[in-house]
Amino acid sequence: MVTIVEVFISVIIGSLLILYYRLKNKNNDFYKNFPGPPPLPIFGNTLEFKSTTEILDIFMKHTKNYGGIVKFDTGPLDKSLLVSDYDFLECVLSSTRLLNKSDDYNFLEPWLGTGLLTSKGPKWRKHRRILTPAFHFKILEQFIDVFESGSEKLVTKLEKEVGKSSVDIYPLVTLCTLDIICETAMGTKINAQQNDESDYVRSVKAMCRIIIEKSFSLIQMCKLTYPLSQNYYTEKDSINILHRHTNSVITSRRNELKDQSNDEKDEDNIGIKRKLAFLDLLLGATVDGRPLTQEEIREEVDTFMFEGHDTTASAISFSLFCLANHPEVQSKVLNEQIDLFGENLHVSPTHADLQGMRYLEQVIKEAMRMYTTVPFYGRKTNEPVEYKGIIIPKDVTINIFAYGIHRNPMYFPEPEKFNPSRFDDIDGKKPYAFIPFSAGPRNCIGKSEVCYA
Ligand code: HEM
Repeated sequence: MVTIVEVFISVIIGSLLILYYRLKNKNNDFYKNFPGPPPLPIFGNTLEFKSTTEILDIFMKHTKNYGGIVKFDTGPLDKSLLVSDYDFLECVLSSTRLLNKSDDYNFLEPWLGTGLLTSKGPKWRKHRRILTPAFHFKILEQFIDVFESGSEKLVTKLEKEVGKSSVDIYPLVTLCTLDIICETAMGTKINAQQNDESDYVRSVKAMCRIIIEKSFSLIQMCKLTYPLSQNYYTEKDSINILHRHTNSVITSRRNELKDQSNDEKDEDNIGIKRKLAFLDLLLGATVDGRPLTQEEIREEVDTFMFEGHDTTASAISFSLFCLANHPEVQSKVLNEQIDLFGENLHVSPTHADLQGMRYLEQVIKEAMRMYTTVPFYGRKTNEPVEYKGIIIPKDVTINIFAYGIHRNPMYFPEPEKFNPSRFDDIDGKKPYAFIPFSAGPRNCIGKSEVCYA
């Protein structure tokens, strides 16, 4: 005789199986258009991704085997696409309807909230409009002395390394970019290059590490099991320190502005015209007819601190690495500087001077092609979109594999060769083949600041 309890349990198990089957097969008609490595039951393809150092090689291997659009099973229920196909990239990146980030960005939210990098919909649109003027070259030019003093300190540190057989420049460059971004974004100095053990600097470093580690650990990914990991507690402490710091900078600048008369607002206490730091722009901005809240401002400042320092440090470090390994390129870069400034290289470059550094620009582009700072980034569809007669349904995760297309010989012949002059021929011809800053409406807002750094 079957009891009520047995019926109840059977109904629950049956419903769970139906739910599992539905979720597992969600969007299957779409995904079956694309090849991919065979998945294991339950784990899918996840067991392949054990460490951050192997991921690009694994992605490249599958791109070579399966082509520019590869399907992955990213867990028991989820699938995603890894895309380095030019036409598909153009479709996704140029679209004004495919603007939402993938779920991987949720890891950033405890620190960055929904700042520009992670926000969606109307909030993203409105904030992007407010923040864009901060990157006008006239604003950036005001900060040339900040870029200069930061890099002079870096050069002094590097001079101490001369004569050694090798030096890891990345940590040194990171402290330099942290100093620069802090002063340009918040208008305050943290002197990271003099003191890399301050609570703020330590917490930024810890968060950058934890964000990467979290995306590769099943225990840390899951909210229930995350407290079993030491990173959970380090993250909590670090975020407290970071939020407290940003909030106190915002509050004291807000009070300073309140105390100043209108005439004084543009001048600092020694009468020099004060630069309009990014924070000042946020404090003066309105959205829907109201000023931004403290939390909205903090989210944007923290987003710029995160997005602005690590990416730039990596691009600068790889550019220096390439220069160090190609002395002939190094002398061409130096000659270009001498042509512009003569033998006296201790001059402050203007925006117009930067336009004249054509070869240096090609060197940086080539370094960013070969060692793409943000090698992949994710989107998730929130409505159906058509691509070559196929409907991409809602809730599809698309990983844009910038590193993959940068190493595709169809667009970059002999892709393993460092050849800055290749940009003589290819610049602007295929805009979605060179995408270190992404492309389209959701591209990097800080792209122009990087030219100054
Ligand atoms: C070499 C340096 C840099 C590289 C390679 C880089 C790369 C990128 C990429 C690939 C994206 C798109 C990410 C995505 O779709 O999820 C992005 C977005 C963004 N970047 Fe950068 N970035 C750099 C420097 C900067 C700087 C200096 C800032 C700020 C000062 C900045 C602020 C941002 C912000 C706020 C976004 C989000 C834009 C939006 O979604 O509307 N980046 N960056």
